[in-house]
This record gives sequence, C-alpha cells and structure tokens, in this order.
Amino acid sequence: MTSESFLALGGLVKHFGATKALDHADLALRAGSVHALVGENGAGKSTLIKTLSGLYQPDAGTIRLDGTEVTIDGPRAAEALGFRFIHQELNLVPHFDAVGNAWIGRRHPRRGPFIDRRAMRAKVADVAARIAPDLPLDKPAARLTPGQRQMAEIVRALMDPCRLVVMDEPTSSLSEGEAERLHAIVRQLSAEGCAVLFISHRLDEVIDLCDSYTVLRNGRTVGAGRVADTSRAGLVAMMSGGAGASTSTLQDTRSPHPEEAFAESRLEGRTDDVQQDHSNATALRPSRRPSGPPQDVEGGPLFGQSKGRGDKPVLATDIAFGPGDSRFIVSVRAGEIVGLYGLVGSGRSSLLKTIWGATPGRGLIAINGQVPRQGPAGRIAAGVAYVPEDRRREGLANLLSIESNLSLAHLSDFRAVASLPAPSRSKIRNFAGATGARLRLVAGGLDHSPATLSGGNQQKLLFGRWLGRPMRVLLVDEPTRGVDVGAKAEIHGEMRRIADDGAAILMATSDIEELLALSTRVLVLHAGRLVAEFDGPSLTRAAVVAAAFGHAPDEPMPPSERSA
Ligand SMILES: Nc1ncnc2c1ncn2[C@@H]1O[C@H](COP(=O)(O)OP(=O)(O)OP(=O)(O)O)[C@@H](O)[C@H]1O
Repeated sequence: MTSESFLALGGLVKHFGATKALDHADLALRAGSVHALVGENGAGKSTLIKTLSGLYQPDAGTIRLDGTEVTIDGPRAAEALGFRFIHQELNLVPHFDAVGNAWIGRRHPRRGPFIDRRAMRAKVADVAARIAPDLPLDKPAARLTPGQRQMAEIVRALMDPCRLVVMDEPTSSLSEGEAERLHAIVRQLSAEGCAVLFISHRLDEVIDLCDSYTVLRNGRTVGAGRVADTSRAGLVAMMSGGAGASTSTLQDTRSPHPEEAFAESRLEGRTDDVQQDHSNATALRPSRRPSGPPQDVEGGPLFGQSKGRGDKPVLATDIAFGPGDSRFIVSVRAGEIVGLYGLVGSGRSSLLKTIWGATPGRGLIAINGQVPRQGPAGRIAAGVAYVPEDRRREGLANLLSIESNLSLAHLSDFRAVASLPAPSRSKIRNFAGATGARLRLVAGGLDHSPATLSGGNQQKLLFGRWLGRPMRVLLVDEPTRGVDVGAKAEIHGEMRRIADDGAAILMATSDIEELLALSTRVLVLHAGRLVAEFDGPSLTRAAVVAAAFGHAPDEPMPPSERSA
C-alpha cells in the first residue's frame, strides 16, 4: 500500500477447480481517484471485484482498508465498508421496478404501519434525476432494456454515500450520450471523494476518464501506474504480454472457412412478391402494400440505394411491432453491414428480435424474396443467425457444455450417421476446439458449463456458435459487448468475412467507433421509429448522434448533448 492509497489488495489468489483466476494479484487505490482495471477476457477482473464485494473468499492474500486488514465475508460486510458494486451481469429482481430494487436491503420509509411508497419513489427519483432522468421508475426490471437495467443498478448503488464504487463494464450497453452522462457521474463521485474502480475494454474511455490503472493478465498484476504516463498501445501491450501474445488456453486447430456457398436466390427479392404467413400477424392490405422498393407510410421513398452487391435485398422487412404502428422498412443487400443506432430503449433490439421471430410483429419479412417460417427455427432454416444482446437470459444454455453450446446451430451437420439425429462427439469437439482457438476463448475446459466463462468469453461463445455455417442474414445485437480488444478485432474481421461471403448483416451497437468502422449504412432509431439513414459522406459521428437524440441533421443540438 502506498502512502496515499486507502485500499490495498495484496497477493490475492483464487482458484476455481484447476483454474487459477487470481494468481497473486495486487491493486492499490487512492481516495477519490478513478482507477481503471483492465485485462483481456478471462484475466481475472470480475473475480477480483467479486472478492472485494464479499461474493468470493480469496484462497490467499490480504485486503487492507486505511492500513488495517479487513475480512469481507459477504456483500453486507462490503456495503458496511462503503463499497458499492455494479456487476457486469446485472442483479435486479425482475418483477420489482427500479424503486423496489433500489430499496432492497434498506429500511423502508413508513407512514404509520404502512410502507411509504411515495417517499421511496421520491428518493429514487432524486438519485435517478442525476444520472438517468429518462429511466422508467415504475416498470418491472424484466421489462427494462439491458441499458435501463444498468442505470437502475447504478441508481441503487448511489442511494447512500459511499467510499468506493466499482463499475464492471458500465458503458458497454450505453449509447454515446448515455456513456458521457455516466462519465460525468464518475467525475462527480470522484470530486466528492468517492473512489471509482472502473473496468472497461474501451481503452479510449480509460485514457479519457481514469487517473490510474492496474493491468491483470492470467490473474496477475502485470502493470500499474498513472494513466498520464501510459498510452492505449502501452495498455494493450501489457494486457496481451507483448505483440502477438495470446492467452488462449485452447489449441489452435483452425479449420478452413465455410465449405459451401449459398445457392442462387430462389425468388426475386421484393417484399411485395411474398405473402405473409404469420398466423398471429396482420398482413398489410395489398392495396397499401407498396410496389417497387419499400416506401414509407406517407408513400415517399424512405431509404436510399444500398451499397451492397446486387440490387435485390437479401433481407427485406416492412414490419410494425409493439403498441405503436410505426413501420420498419429495412432492406439489406448481400455484402452489406447495416448499423442500427439509437439511445437505450429506442427499439433497436426489439427490431432485431422481431426479425428473428422471437417476438411477434405485423407485416412482411422476406429472406431472398421468400417468407421464412415462423419463429427462430423457421429463421434458422432460412439461413438467419442471431446474436442477442442479453447473453445470460437469451443466449446460453448453462446446463449444456461450452462445446455443445458452440455446436447448437450445427447439430444437423454433425451427425455421426446421416440417417440418425445423434451428433458425432468428435465433430462437436473439433468444431468447438477450432472456433474457440479462432476467437481466443479462455475456458477451464470445453466440457465445462458456459456459466464458468468470463463475461467476454460468453459473448465470444455466442458469436462463435454461428461461425463456419453458411449464413444469408446475420442479426447481431452488440457484437463485442464486454469483449477484449484482440477478440474484438477478430469478431470484426469475421463479420467482414461473413458479409464478403454474401450475407446481409444488420447490427445494433452502442459503440459508435464500431458502428462507424463496420457499417456500410447506418439507420438511426429514435423513440421507436426509424428517423434517419446515413451512408457515404453523410455518415458522420455528429450526424448519427444528433439523429439518435431526435435532432434533424441541421438543427443545432443543445450544449449538454454537443460533446457526444
Ligand atoms: N464461477 C466460476 N467457475 C469456474 N471458473 C470461473 C468462474 N468464474 C470465473 N472463472 C474463470 O476464471 C477466469 C477469470 O475470469 P473472470 O470472470 O474473473 O475474468 P474477467 O477478466 O472478468 O473477464 P471478462 O473481461 O471476460 O469479463 C476465467 O478463466 C474464468 O473462466
């Protein structure tokens, strides 16, 4: 512990079976500092903060607060020390709203014998007004978007004064403007004397926001110091152990790229050529159905020419969902990566889920001019792949092994005997080994549950599941959320290869760098509507962010939003 630090972790060790998640890790924090904790996926960051929060007991090592060794034997002990945590996988009670969740474990205000809901709400509204004025306080957490759930967690953490707030990837599902707002809160907390331990894979954010850093690699502290004395490249070198180093625990048995290309499209690709077959959906009446390219509700063309290969869309939609009747007219051509951008709650995830068939919608969807069968199984049969945003609830089957999870979309190709449904173990193992190596998956073993993977490695698993499989359409929601810089480049490379192989990609992301780096075109959603489209020279950061906030391109933005 340096003379200035109020909290010092020394020589922390934590095993999970044969996996050494922490291997003599050290960390020292100054009061009121914003301290970055960085490292590749699986480096031990979450394990370290779970040890600090009392969720895990270290096998060895010490935690000193103000020079005195403390034992943190549970979350209450951590809370009593003034530590607050916002974990990567959020922990709200799903059927409680933000108010109910914020008051969990606290003495509720009372009016006589009754709980004073009005006072509870007023207190939460007060805290929310500082960070998330738009957060719906009365909606059950289960119905909030992941970004809103994160805000609800932050509100809960800030209900009382604190000495330390630990944030594990807090901005990974936030849009640019929301992340800026969060950064302002972090600076405010720091100015008030509360230290912030900030975990992020967004190194630009680390450089901009943090005063000091600790780098973990394979559970060990391999670097620490002042951010002003290092650089993005310096951090990457420490994280990866130098150029070209990889911490993958899996053998690289890289397999060649997908065997077969897609057959020619079987129908002309126009939405108006197809019939709606969703029994639960109201088809648009033929007289209203636009001819030629999809038209907007007023009848004028809403979206310009795509920049993909060919002029027929691989994916074409003219759909509406939810209570509003806003139509989502989207077409994506072979080779295109179309980005969807919007604030949390703007409807981007709902749009992807409706196209994927997991939530009901009205209208038309065509894949290469054919209406896919209902539900995700019908979409998979039509060559659609989907990587969801919320991996824990929608993506992973924790009762199956990592290798089975990776192989789920391939089982019919992996049969031991063509006439029997049972898959071949060795084919599953080979595919999982090759895909894991390709994405630098860090796992104790491929036969373990995905629940034992770090957050970023779970994301790699969800993406890897679809690799090596011919795809017509890839729907992807936050493709690299929580993924480290090395694997992020790998996933971006895979997405470009998938598009080059002729697939149409529709990608929602809150990471504006990712949006601008990958997208051929960007569609912006605001309050449940498609409000703008940008491509070529019109595709700029400022234009996209302004549209996401509901501003017309030449309308000036208010000063509070200009920094985004
Ligand atoms: N409950 C668990 N059971 C078994 N292994 C675990 C468990 N939790 C973590 N691990 C393993 O410990 C190692 C460190 O994981 P941890 O979640 O701390 O990494 P991380 O640095 O937070 O990664 P990420 O950036 O992906 O979130 C990984 O190899 C992970 O698979």
